[in-house]
Amino acid sequence: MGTEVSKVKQILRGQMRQALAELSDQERAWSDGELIQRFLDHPKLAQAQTVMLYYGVGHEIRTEGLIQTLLDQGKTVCLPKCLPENQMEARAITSLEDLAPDRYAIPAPKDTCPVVEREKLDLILVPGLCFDSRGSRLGQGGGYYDRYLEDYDGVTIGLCREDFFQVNLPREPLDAWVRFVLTEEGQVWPMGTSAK
Ligand SMILES: Nc1nc2c(c(=O)[nH]1)N(C=O)[C@@H](CNc1ccc(C(=O)N[C@@H](CCC(=O)O)C(=O)O)cc1)CN2
Ligand SMILES: Nc1ncnc2c1ncn2[C@@H]1O[C@H](COP(=O)(O)OP(=O)(O)OP(=O)(O)O)[C@@H](O)[C@H]1O
Repeated sequence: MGTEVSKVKQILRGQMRQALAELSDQERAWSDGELIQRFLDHPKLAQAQTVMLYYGVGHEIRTEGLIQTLLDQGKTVCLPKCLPENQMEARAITSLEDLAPDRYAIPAPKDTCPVVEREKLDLILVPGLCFDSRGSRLGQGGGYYDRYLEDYDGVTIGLCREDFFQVNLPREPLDAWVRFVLTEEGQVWPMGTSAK
């Protein structure tokens, strides 16, 4: 808090939000479709039975269709639920009707949905305003995912609109990495390697 890097991130966050807001509906719809298809085609998703997605709102990638598709495929689909002190947990849903707006107006699992331990999650789709070539991300500024992903051992994937992809985002020591970044054009991280 209050470090130079966190100030730079805050400014960058504002710029990214503004640029994302300026995208036309057509650009957004095209890019959402491509990104979701890349994710659906990803071999790590095929291997995963229990996945944590997020419910995209505002300038984020629309994930409602993706959530339904993975439910229809018989996967165990979890979404994040915010807890006090910027903590988060995963809860499994069986339909989009299991969701209700949380304190940020983001649809989140109702209290009747079962909590799924983090260690049971094969794959986490991580939200972010943008990602960089090393798999670093710029989130919404709550630090929820940084805390949640600390020491997480499974597969993490970020979807990033190509025009927002960064070479080197400013990083703080606690910032979480993702293993794979997918853009509309393909997988840009990890560059041609076969990271787990
Ligand atoms: N779709 C989605 N769900 C998600 C996340 C996400 O990024 N996307 N989260 C990922 O963490 C968690 C919610 N995190 C959030 C963190 C901050 C704000 C927020 O409104 N922030 C303030 C400014 C905060 C700041 O910059 O200091 C704002 O935007 O006005 C909203 C959600 C859990 N669910
Ligand atoms: N593991 C952690 N333990 C304690 N504090 C943390 C941890 N990770 C991040 N923080 C703190 O949380 C605050 C927000 O972090 P940051 O700006 O990286 O959020 P973000 O990754 O953009 O947000 P989000 O994950 O909610 O999308 C910072 O003050 C950071 O120091």
